[in-house]
Amino acid sequence: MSHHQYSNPDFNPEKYPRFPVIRKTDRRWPNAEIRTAPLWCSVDLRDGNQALIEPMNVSQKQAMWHLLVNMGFKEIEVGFPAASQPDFDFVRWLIEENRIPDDVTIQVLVQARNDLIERTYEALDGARRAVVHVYNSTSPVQRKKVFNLDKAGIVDIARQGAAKVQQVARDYPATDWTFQYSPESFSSTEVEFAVEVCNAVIEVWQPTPEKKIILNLPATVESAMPNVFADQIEWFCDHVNQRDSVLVSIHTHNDRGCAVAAAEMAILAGADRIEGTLLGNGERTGNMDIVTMAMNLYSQGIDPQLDISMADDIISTVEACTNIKTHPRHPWLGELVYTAFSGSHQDAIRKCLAAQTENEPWDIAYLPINPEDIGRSYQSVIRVNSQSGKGGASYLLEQAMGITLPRWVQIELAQPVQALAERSASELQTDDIVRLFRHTFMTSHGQLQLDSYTLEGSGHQSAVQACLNDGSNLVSLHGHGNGAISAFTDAIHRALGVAVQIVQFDEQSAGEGSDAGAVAFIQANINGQRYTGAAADEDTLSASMNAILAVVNQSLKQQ
Ligand SMILES: CC(=O)SCCNC(=O)CCNC(=O)[C@H](O)C(C)(C)COP(=O)(O)OP(=O)(O)OC[C@H]1O[C@@H](n2cnc3c(N)ncnc32)[C@H](O)[C@@H]1OP(=O)(O)O
Ligand SMILES: CC(C)C(=O)C(=O)O
Ligand SMILES: [Mg+2]
Repeated sequence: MSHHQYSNPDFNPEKYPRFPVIRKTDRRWPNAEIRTAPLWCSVDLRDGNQALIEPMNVSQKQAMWHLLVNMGFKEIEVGFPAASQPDFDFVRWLIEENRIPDDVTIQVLVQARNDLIERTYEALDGARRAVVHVYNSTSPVQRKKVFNLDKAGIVDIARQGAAKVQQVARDYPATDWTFQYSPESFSSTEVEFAVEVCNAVIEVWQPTPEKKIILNLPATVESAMPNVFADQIEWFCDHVNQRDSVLVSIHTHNDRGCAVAAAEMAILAGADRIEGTLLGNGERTGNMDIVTMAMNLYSQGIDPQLDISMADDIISTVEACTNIKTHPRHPWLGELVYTAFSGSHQDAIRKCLAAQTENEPWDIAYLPINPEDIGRSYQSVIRVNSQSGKGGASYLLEQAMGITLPRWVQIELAQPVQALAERSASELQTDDIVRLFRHTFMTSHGQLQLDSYTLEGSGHQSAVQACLNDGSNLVSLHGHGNGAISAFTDAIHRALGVAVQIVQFDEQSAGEGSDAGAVAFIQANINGQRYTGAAADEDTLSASMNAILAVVNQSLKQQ
């Protein structure tokens, strides 16, 4: 028997060479932990915008800006003003209309080209504070095929760009400038060379611990596992000059689906700052998603320094600005990410929620955070279809009616719910379940209901005088027994000839969401058949009597 080495006979292992790893012997980041939020910089209005089919118009940019400010971003890259008039005009609008809060700094991107740098400063004229972000690519493929330059030529572009940025800044002394440099495609660049280029920029800008520069290290195209990126960052931090005068910033893309993981590991490896976008819009597969990383921190008890509580506002604004829908399973914010349809998940969630007390740490199976923290209600947590079990329907019903279903009622409810879900082949809404519960277990109009009653005596000497109403006639009955309930079943037996043998009984005062004072549940045998009934009424005794009448009505209907 012959074995093919590859699953596809055309597979060519030489086509995509493996990414080189760094042979590190002093790796420290795997033992590090994240304990505080990094500095965040949103690049929605630049990297996010440049990747859209239709770049944002003025009002979309303004909506995105307001959202970012409201969420608490302190640094926002607002565009590439030398690239297009809309980008230029948006920066002018921010400055001239005084839209930048005191504690927010705008950032703009520019290539290391003199004319573009001059135009960039024109856009920023009058800003109180700004980050000027200059970049050039440093990877072997870009050196060779795009720039046709050797390493020295690339260092020269960076040095000249940095010098120009510094020189033109002097023409605008009223602004507090911060300089940022990105060796674009850092993660595909030899780390030694990335450090060499950055050291050349440091030499030009002469930062100090008091006046730091930002060195932004992008995974422009994510091409290796996040641990490899972390090694690159740790190596960079260990070897770059004047580390105490540099903020190391990270800018990851999501080509392999690990942009957030890479950014997190880069923080472990010594980085200070993260650039990314809301929900991960950006070139190709997107930029790293700041919302996900912030929620990862939040769910570990670390203040993310960003407000994610208005999740639905974030989603609707991002969608309106990008014309890209949010996947319903998007981490943390997607419409379905706190929803359990399946029975065993619902059962566990319901039990854990019932056991959770207010002041203890959140500990709910399948729910890493309380969805209410981001504005999601219980309806989004448990949804019922044919994959669901008794817990799901019970939970929705309990929330809607403000009651707690005894286990034996849950079991009885499960069967008609399952039948309805299978019949409809779709999701059941809470209203459907409430209607089904009422129809199956409660007395409906025209059936026997308690009109009035008097109870005499107590304990073994109880006697009940009751009047029933079937919608048109009144029926009087009386009976006695060793308690109010047995006196009432005795009265029913005498008047209607129905022998009710109670098997299960539960009464409770109704909670919030119910307009009745009490609810009662009965399971009874009548003529060898088992019936389950429920009723809500002003007090527990009348609720109990009506629950008994519910099973009586069911048996009469069957006759
Ligand atoms: C990874 C990133 O996201 S980087 C940001 C990318 N964003 C954008 O490009 C969006 C906005 N850009 C634009 O609108 C345009 O690129 C402009 C207006 C800025 C410039 O347009 P053009 O002048 O046509 O130049 P273009 O961007 O095509 O670049 C080509 C030239 O610039 C050079 N170049 C490209 N990037 C850089 C850089 N960062 N620094 C210096 N030179 C650069 C190229 O080598 C090429 O040179 P050549 O003409 O001698 O071959
Ligand atoms: C401009 C740089 C930082 C960039 O967007 C990238 O390399 O992805
Ligand atoms: Mg980018």
